[in-house]
Amino acid sequence: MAAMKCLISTNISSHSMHKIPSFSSTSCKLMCSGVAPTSTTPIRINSSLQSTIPISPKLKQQQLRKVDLEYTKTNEELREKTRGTLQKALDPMAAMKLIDTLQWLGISYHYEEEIDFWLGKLSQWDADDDDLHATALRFRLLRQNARPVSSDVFKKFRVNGKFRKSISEDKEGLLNLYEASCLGTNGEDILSEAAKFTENELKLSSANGILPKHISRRVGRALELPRHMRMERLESRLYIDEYNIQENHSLLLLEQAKADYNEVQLLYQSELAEMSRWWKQLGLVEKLTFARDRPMECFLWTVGIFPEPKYSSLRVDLAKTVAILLVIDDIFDTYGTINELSLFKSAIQRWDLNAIEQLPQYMKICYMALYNTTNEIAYKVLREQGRNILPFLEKAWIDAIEAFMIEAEWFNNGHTPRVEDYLENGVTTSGAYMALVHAFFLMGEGLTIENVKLMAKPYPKLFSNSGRILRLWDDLGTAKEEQEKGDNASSISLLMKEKNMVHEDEARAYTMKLIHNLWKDLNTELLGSNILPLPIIRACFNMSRTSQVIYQHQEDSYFSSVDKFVDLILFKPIA
Ligand SMILES: CC(C)=CCC/C(C)=C/COP(=O)(O)OP(=O)(O)O
Repeated sequence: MAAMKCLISTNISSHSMHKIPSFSSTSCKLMCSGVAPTSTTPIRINSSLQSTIPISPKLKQQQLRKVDLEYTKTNEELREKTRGTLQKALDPMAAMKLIDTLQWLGISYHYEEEIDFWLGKLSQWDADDDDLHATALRFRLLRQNARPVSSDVFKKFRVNGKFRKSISEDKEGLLNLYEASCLGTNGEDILSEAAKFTENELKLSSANGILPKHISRRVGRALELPRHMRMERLESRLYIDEYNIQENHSLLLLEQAKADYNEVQLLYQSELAEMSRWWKQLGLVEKLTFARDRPMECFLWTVGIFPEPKYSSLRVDLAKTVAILLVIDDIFDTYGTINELSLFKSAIQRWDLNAIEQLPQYMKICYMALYNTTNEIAYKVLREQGRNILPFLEKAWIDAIEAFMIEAEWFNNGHTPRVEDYLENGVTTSGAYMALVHAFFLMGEGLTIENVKLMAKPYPKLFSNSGRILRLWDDLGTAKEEQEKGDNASSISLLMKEKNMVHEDEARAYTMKLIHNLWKDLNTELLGSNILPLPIIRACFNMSRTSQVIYQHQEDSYFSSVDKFVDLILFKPIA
């Protein structure tokens, strides 16, 4: 959130220039040289989020095509085998286990039809009365795919209103009940109770060393953070390694998952190269030297929100908007004077190039970059879908800039907002609405007259809930850095003031509770929302998951932890 403007004077030369910490930039040599990294070309990146990457597109294409061909042949064969298994007359439990494994391994997107078929069957099927594992797995698979399923299915495991102690003997079942309980909605008390019960029992079993070897790591990770809240792509990366050492793993699935991971990673690399080329050509940060230069971080966001290969061009377009958002955030947080910011806001509200005349030079450049990029995205959608989305994109940006201005005025006037007001506004300044509105149209799936109307203020609850999670994680993750750069306004410091908390830890714990409750709200929307298409609903969940990954870092600094994920997801192939 806005680092602040109390220091701001009214002319550019006296700007308090803050050099925002950036990622060291020793890597990307391969991409810079125009050679596409392949799975046999290990890349060491130390930290490359800052650099822009000029590459030779033609050479890159040739390299990719060659690797693609080799992969595609073997991969397609592997997929066919798995498809065959899914289509065979499996019993429901075997099918559920296979689907679950495919999802963990990050390859379920190849089998959407088959999985859909099974979900339909599972809706009609009842697990045995005493089969906790099957009941919980069925519940989770159905619920996470927005299929109706009642939490009453767990009533059979209770006596006198409490979960039977004896069910904790089934450790796999217990773990599955724990994971299922994380999909609970508001008012589903049985799931809140299940969460407490299973958490206690799993902790006890873990402490007493009585967990079977094959699940003890999974239990540890689940207790750290349930799977429902974890970023898909990163989980797949970690799970493939774990699956590798599991007894009875399927070599077929393992090989397929590895090949698929590496294949998709190559695709990401080519997208990142495209995004970085665009960023360099735009030249925004060369002119605005105070602004963040982190194309890779922007791209990591979009991989988190849209991991599937089919969203390739969406990832690139969305990363562009996030990159521009970061620059505008820096103008508002660290560089612009309050008068300039106000001029900028008015010019954006007009959404007219003639409006830039009265702006200082650095703002003119930023304005035109935003204007042109937005128009290009709108033009692309008009060309491909025949839909004019420019009014929606304009409005989303105007909302964002107005919210930045509100923040700037609060801090310029020494006003301390209420936490609720800060959060409400902070969702907009986080870029959540802006990103989701762009994504909704760029995906172009399941659009109707009714849901298109929702792409303006007040934005859907699903958007604001995931935006709140993003804002809270952002504040948890960057509060320290921002305080160091003179920004004492984040939900953490505001909470401490408003709730008379003495220690920052109290505010952090409180924030974690808020995030937990917001997840319940999100889950509630998953059930209630049939007006929004499932892909955008999934994107909202993924945005919340990605925020956790990007902003949660303990002993590492924010930068080194993001660097680590970039390395794993974008550069390091699985051997
Ligand atoms: C996919 C999306 C929407 C990504 C946007 C990421 C984001 C919150 C950028 C602002 O970072 P920051 O930590 O500098 O923000 P602030 O200054 O607002 O705290």
